[in-house]
Amino acid sequence: MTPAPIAVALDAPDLETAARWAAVVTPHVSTVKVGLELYLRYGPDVIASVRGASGVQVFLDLKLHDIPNTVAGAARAVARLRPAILTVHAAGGSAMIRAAVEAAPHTKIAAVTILTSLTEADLGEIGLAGPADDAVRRLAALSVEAGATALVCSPNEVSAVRAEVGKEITLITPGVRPTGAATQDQVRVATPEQALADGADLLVIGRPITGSPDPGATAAAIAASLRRAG
Ligand SMILES: O=C(O)c1cc(=O)[nH]c(=O)n1[C@@H]1O[C@H](COP(=O)(O)O)[C@@H](O)[C@H]1O
Repeated sequence: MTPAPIAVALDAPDLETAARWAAVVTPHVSTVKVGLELYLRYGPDVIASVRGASGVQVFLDLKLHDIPNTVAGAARAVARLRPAILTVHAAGGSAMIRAAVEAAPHTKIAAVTILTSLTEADLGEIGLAGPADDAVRRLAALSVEAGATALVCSPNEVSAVRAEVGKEITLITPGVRPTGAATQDQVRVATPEQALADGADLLVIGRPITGSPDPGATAAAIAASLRRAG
């Protein structure tokens, strides 16, 4: 069976737990995501540990955000690990995004638009007053113009972003919660079925899978539900 278009966020406090989650979910999902918690604790070795024998696609979510020269150096430093996807913050601007794209030519650079944990009030506080949709579409357009081939946005904006950037760009949506699951610190959320129906290519799902009593079975159940919906 083809693995579901899900990136399981391996936000674990230790490498053993992350490698165990990766091993049990990889028959069911296309991708595992390594984020700041794991990478800052264990560094590059973490990639091989979670990739394991399955060779599952690894998404390295470092959300780089600095001046272009520094981001280029950081992207070059991790490009040798051959992650399938690497994140940068779109708010770093065009030159920064372009620097990442040029420094890691074999990795898909995904620009994070507006974090899924932010409300409209939060956006006002950081000087981006207005609907999240507007800021997300603006950042999506500039990121693609700068060479990003993937974008991260919430499922609530994914159809507007798809209309803005066309079908060649990979749209990645965190903020995904199966019906009835706790939203925790996520604000702009939707179900996996809705996110996919609205045009997402890859759903990032962490705690609803990794916090469940049986992460392998939960990943399999969500994957099956997506197949039924599709
Ligand atoms: O870039 C990301 O992956 C990301 C962007 C964003 O706007 N929101 C967001 O939640 N994420 C990541 O997606 C994952 C979501 O995890 P859960 O909330 O546990 O499903 C975390 O690893 C976040 O770091």
